[in-house]
Amino acid sequence: MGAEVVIEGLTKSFGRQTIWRDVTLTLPPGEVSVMLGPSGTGKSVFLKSMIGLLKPDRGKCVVNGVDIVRCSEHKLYETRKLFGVLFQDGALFGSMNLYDNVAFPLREHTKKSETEIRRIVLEKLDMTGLAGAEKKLPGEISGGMRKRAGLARALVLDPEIILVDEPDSGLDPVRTTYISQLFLDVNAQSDATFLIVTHNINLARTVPDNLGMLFRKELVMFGPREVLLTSEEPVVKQFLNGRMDGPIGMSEEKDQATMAAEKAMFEAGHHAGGVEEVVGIPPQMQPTPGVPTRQGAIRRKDRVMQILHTLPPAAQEGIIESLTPAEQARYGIRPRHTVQTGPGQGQHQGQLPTDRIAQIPDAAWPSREDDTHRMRNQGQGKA
Ligand SMILES: Nc1ncnc2c1ncn2[C@@H]1O[C@H](COP(=O)(O)OP(=O)(O)OP(=O)(O)O)[C@@H](O)[C@H]1O
Repeated sequence: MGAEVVIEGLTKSFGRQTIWRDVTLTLPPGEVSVMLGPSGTGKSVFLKSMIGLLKPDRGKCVVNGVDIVRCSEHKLYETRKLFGVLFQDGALFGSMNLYDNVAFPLREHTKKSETEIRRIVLEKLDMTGLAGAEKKLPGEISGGMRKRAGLARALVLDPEIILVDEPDSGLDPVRTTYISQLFLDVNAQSDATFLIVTHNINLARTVPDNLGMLFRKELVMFGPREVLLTSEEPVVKQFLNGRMDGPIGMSEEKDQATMAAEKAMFEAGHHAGGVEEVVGIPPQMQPTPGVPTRQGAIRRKDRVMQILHTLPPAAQEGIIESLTPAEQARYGIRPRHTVQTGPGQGQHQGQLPTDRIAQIPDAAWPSREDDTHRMRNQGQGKA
């Protein structure tokens, strides 16, 4: 199983410029999380801080009991081996063919024989759809292939945590979906913990188990995907719909006067961009048929059902709707047809009343000592 990453009060500045402050969240082991944020909000800085390439000013980032913000150089070197990182451009060595690029971490960090290295490299190239491309140079292949080669290289040391920086940059929407599928397949095969930073709305809507968003130098929210996808928070709604009307402006945040002027313009009929407002929770992408079931997704279901009562009603409803009848029975969720609803009660047909939406028998749950911490982080991010 992948490692849990616990981040508490993390703050990063460059000189007098604060990039983000007081970021607190937990990446659950083996789950896929996505961090969204407008350009320049410090998503890449966040990834680099997690692996100790940048040093935060305050806070903790704890992996397997090691706080990488404060640990010794030796511990940092050892802990970094738990991470596989896919940088935006694949970060391949231009003069090495794909085989040698992918073999590089094994030759650098292990004492494995060339026979063993060959077995691992060919396995990872095959896993990422690059079998037969070993002899190609990075300059001879497409952007999508370079990203997949970067992923193959990130996988050779069997990382427990995989960090991905803007996998969609330079890729068309179809190739972006293919690489998203690959992430879910790799997650199913390895059970590694994933954090993907992106501003791609499709990816954010359909790939992760958990979603977070950075804006105004803070973590706006972090939690189960259903929380952000049903959020009424203006910045989250605006971002997920890719529209101009909302707090996010051309460079970053709009002032009140700009907001008011733009609001009048949109009310007068100016197109705010984006398609019609997208609402609701689309189904999550699944591993390719034949690939093992995602263990992270199974654990996630239990975890989310345990914190269900802490989540906003719309998110609870989305989670309950995603359960099969057998799962509803297992979690003690009452079937919808027994719910009394009617006009004038502020509910739509079939919606559970707020006070009953999360009636889950406590006895059904194994006790977990660390739940208090998780619930604190995963209800509303910085709650
Ligand atoms: N080494 C550095 N020294 C000083 N400032 C930096 C450094 N690295 C990043 N920054 C600044 O930090 C801010 C956040 O940059 P970052 O690249 O993390 O944003 P991002 O959210 O990943 O943006 P994008 O989506 O456009 O890639 C920017 O203002 C950038 O100029």
